[in-house]
Amino acid sequence: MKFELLDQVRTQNPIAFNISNFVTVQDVANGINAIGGSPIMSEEINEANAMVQMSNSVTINLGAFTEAQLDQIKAVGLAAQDNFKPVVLDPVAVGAVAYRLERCNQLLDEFPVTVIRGNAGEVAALADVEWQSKGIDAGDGNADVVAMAKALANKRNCVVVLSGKTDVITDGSRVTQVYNQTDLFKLHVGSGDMLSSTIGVFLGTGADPYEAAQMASLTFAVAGQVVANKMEQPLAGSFGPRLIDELYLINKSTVEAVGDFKEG
Ligand SMILES: Nc1ncnc2c1ncn2[C@@H]1O[C@H](COP(=O)(O)OP(=O)(O)O)[C@@H](O)[C@H]1O
Ligand SMILES: Cc1ncsc1CCOP(=O)(O)O
Ligand SMILES: [Mg+2]
Repeated sequence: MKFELLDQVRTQNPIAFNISNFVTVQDVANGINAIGGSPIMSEEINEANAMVQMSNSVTINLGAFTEAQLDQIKAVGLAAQDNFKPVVLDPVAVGAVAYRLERCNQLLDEFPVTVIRGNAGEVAALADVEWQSKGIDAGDGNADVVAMAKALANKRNCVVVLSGKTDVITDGSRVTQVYNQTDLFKLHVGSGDMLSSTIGVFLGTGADPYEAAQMASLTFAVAGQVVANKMEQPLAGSFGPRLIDELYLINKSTVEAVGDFKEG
C-alpha cells in the first residue's frame, strides 16, 4: 500500500475534472477539496478539450446523464485519451436500467478508461454476470464479487473498484480487499460518487492506477469508519458533512493505524 500517496495529493493539489450528477455534485466537489484536490465541473462540449488539458484526471459519473450530454462525455473521453489523462468511470445504475448499460458499454467501446468504480450490481452488469440490482444500489446476487471484478478488469483492460461491505480493487490479476466500513455509507446518497471522485484525485498525482485506486479506497473507507466511531449516535444527516470534515483531517498515520486490508 502506497500510504505516501495521501501526502502527495496534498502537495500536488491535482485538478480533478468531474462530469458529475445533479444529485450529489456538491458533496463530490467538497469531498475533492477536503482530501486535497481541486475540483472543477463542466457539462459543456465546447470546453471539453480545455477542461481535460488543464486537469490531472477526469471522473465521469453517469448518474443522471442525458442523451444530449453523451456527445460531451465522448468528447471528454477522447480528449483524455489524446492527452494521456487518467479517467474514472462511475456507471451508476447500469445494473438496473438497460438503457444505461447500453450507453455505458458504448462509451467503453469508444475510449479507454483507467478505473471503473461501481457497486456489485453495476460491475456484474458490465461483466455480463447474473445479478439483481436495485436502482442505484447493489441489490442481491450470488456471484463471486472478486471473480466478476477481475472479469471486468480484464474485459476493459482497466482497474476495477467494486465497492461494498468489503471493497475489492483489482487490475485483473492482483486483488486488494479493504475491510474498513460503516453502514452509514449506505445511508448517505453520494458515498459511491465521492469514492469515485476521490479515486480521480489520487490518480491525478500520476501514480500507478492500481496503487492510486488502492490508497484512495482505503483512505475513504477509513475516513467513514473514523467518523462513525466518533458519532455519539449514528445519524444519516450529519454523516455527510462529518465525512467531508474527516477527509480534510485524515492523514497518513491514521490510515496506517486504522486501515484494515489484504493485498494479493
Ligand atoms: N454493505 C455495506 N456496508 C458498509 N459499507 C458499505 C456497504 N456497501 C457499500 N459500502 C461503502 O459505501 C461506499 C459507497 O459504496 P457503494 O454503496 O457500493 O456505492 P454506490 O453508492 O455507488 O452504490 C464505499 O465506501 C463502500 O465501502
Ligand atoms: C439518487 C441518484 N439518482 C441518480 S444519480 C443519484 C446519486 C447516486 O449516488 P451514489 O451512487 O453515490 O449512491
Ligand atoms: Mg453509485
